[in-house]
Amino acid sequence: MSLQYEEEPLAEHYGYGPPDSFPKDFGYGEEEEEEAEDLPAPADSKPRILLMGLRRSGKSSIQKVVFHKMSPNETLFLESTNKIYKDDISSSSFVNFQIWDFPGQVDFFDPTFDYEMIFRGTGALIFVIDAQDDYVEALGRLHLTVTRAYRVNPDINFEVFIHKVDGLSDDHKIETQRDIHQRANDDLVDASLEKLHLSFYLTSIYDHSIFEAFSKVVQKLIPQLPTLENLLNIFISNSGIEKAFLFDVVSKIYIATDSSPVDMQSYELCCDMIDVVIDVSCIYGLKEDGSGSAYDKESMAIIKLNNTTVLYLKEVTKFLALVCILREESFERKGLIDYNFHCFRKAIHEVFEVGVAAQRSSAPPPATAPCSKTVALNGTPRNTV
Ligand SMILES: Nc1nc2c(ncn2[C@@H]2O[C@H](COP(=O)(O)OP(=O)(O)OP(=O)(O)O)[C@@H](O)[C@H]2O)c(=O)[nH]1
Repeated sequence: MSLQYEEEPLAEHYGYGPPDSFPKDFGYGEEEEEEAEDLPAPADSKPRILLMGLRRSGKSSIQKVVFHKMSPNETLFLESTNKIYKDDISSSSFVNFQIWDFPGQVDFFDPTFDYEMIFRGTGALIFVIDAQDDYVEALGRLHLTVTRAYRVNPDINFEVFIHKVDGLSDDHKIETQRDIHQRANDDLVDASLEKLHLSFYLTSIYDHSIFEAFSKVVQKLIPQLPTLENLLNIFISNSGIEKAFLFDVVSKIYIATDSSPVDMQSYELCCDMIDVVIDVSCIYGLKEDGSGSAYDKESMAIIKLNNTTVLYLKEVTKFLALVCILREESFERKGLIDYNFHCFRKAIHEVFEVGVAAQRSSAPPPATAPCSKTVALNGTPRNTV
C-alpha cells in the first residue's frame, strides 16, 4: 500500500455515503472473487437476520448505522420503510447473511405475506423495542411474532433489542430491561412456550452498544466460534497480549474474541482504531486513479497510547482483522508476536478452508427440503430453504 494523496471524497471508497456507495469489492482482487463465484448462493437462499418491531422503533437506523456507515444523526431523515428491504451484505463483509428490514406494520394475517417461507430460512430474528416509548403494544407484537416464528422454525435465535436507551438514565435502563424481560417471559409461560428463549440487549445507535449487540447475534450463527476462541486464547497467552478481537472490518462487529471478559472500553478503542486505519488508508493509501483497496494484505497498524498500552492491528483475511491490546513491555517481543500471528493467521485460513471443502462435498439439498446448515466461503453458516 503506497501512501498517496487522493482528492476524491471518502464515500467513493469506503461507503461513508448513501447505501449505493458501499463498496462491492472490499477485497484484494480477482483471484478470491473467482473463488467466491465457485459457490453461487442465490440471494434468497442465504440465511437471514430479520429486523422486526413496531414502526419508528429504529430498525432501518440500526441496519444503516451498522452495515452502511451512516452517521446516527443522519437517521433522523430516514423515511418509513413500507416494504421488506433485503440487504445482502455478503459481498463486502464476512457476515454472509441477508438482513431483512421489515416495515413496522407487517400483518401476519395478510395472505400475501408468506411468513412460513420467511421464517424457515431465518438464522436470527431481532425484535426492536423503542425503550423511550410506551412498550405495551410492542410486547404484544413481540409475543405474536416470536410464537409464529417458533412454530415454523424452532432453531431461530430470538434476540430482543431494547433500543434507544441513550435517552434513559442508568437506573431507568436497568428497570426497563427487567420489566420487559419479565413481561415477555410471563407471556411465553402463559402460552406454554417456556422453551422459547429470548435474549435481551440494551442498545443505541449513538454509542457502541449496537455493534456489541450485533456482534453477539452474529457470533451465535458462526459454527466455528469455539475453534476461533480457542485459537485466540492460544495466540494471546503465548504472545503476552491482554485482549484480542477478530473484527469484520466493514461492519466493526467482532466475530470472536478470547475468553477473557469483554470490557466495553477496550471494544470501543479497537473500533476506533479500525476507523482511523481505514480513514487514513482511504485518503493516503489508494492509487492516484482511485484504484486499490483501503484494506488489503499489507494492512497493519500500531498505535501507542500515553498509558503504556499498545494497539496492534493486522490483516487476517479479506474481511477480517485482528486487533490486539497489549502492554508496551510485551510489545518489545514483536518478533515473537508476529511469528505467533503468522501461525494464527494460517490456522484461521485452514478453519475456513475446511468449511469451504465441507460445503463443496455436500450435495445441494432439494428446493423443498427443510432448512439445512452448510458453511459458506467466509465461514458463516449458509442455510438453504
Ligand atoms: N435516540 C435514538 N433515536 C434513534 C435510535 N435509533 C433510531 N432512532 C430514531 O428513531 C427514528 C425512527 O427510526 P427508523 O430507523 O426509521 O425506524 P424503523 O423502525 O425503521 O421505522 P419504520 O420503517 O416505520 O418501520 C429515527 O428518527 C431515528 O433517528 C437510537 O438508538 N436512539
